[in-house]
Amino acid sequence: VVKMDAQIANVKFDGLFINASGVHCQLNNDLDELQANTFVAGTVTKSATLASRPGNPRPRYVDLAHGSINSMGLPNQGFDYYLNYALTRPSKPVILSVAGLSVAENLKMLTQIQESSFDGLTELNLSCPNVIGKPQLAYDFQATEEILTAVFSFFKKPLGVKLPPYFDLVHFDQMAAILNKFPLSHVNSINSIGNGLWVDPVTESVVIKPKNGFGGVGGAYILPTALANVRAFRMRLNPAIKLIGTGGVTTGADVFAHLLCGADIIAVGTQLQVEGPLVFERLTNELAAIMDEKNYQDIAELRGKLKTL
Ligand SMILES: O=C1NC(=O)NC(C(=O)O)N1
Repeated sequence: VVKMDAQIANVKFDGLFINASGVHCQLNNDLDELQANTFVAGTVTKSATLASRPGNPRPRYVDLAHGSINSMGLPNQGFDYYLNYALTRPSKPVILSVAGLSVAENLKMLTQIQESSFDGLTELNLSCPNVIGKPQLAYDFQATEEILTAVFSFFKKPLGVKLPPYFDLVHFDQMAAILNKFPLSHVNSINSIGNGLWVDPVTESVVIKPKNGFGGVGGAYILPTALANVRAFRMRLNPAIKLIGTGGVTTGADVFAHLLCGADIIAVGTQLQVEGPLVFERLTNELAAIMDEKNYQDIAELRGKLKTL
């Protein structure tokens, strides 16, 4: 049997897999079902805003041939709901995801976490592409440095950030230089590729209602971008900043690729949405088969060991 575990800050994960925030995590019973799954090591909550939100008009999520497109618009039960879940129910780690609609709202939620008895990981989502009129904050480097400076002036518990994909090596350099200034527990890379567009040739129309059809793309389409971002940040970030690799995982080989790029933990979004929680057993078995074939006993032997030519 292959040893698969990881640690982020003071939190031990007895396995590799978590859900991607937003998928199978909006309600208590969604989270409980993942918590009860042998092949799930931890759960991330739906990114919370202070007040509950209905989200964008439907249709707002569509499965595509090789992935998905979504403009959910941060539908969630409100911050208190997820803090209560994190404080009362988990047998496995719960990562609390927050995505305030303003800096002030983020600071307010993080202050409540700081003052609570929650001792797990918090993740600041700086990359939601679907709140109408709001930019993906992590594409504004100055604003990102400003909010992290404000946060770390009072937040002393483990904190990570959820990043959008970057597509320029200079942007990796600039973003990593900013992130390395802060005692982050982890970086979760990537969020969906923002503002894609899908056209249905039969109806000659877009397929989601919000934003005239523009939405975040997930699934197999985004694997090369996800691998590039995980690798680029692994090569640039302080080793103390761990990596959650998110994006494009549909098979054990994709998991193996994310691990070679440097991921400590693997998050599954679109494929979890499509296949349901059984996906985690399949990915575990497929990864174990690859590792057996290559005679690896422990993930630590291959993590981050991607070769170049
Ligand atoms: O950060 C997010 N990423 C997405 O792809 N969609 C959700 C959302 O729209 O709520 N948020």
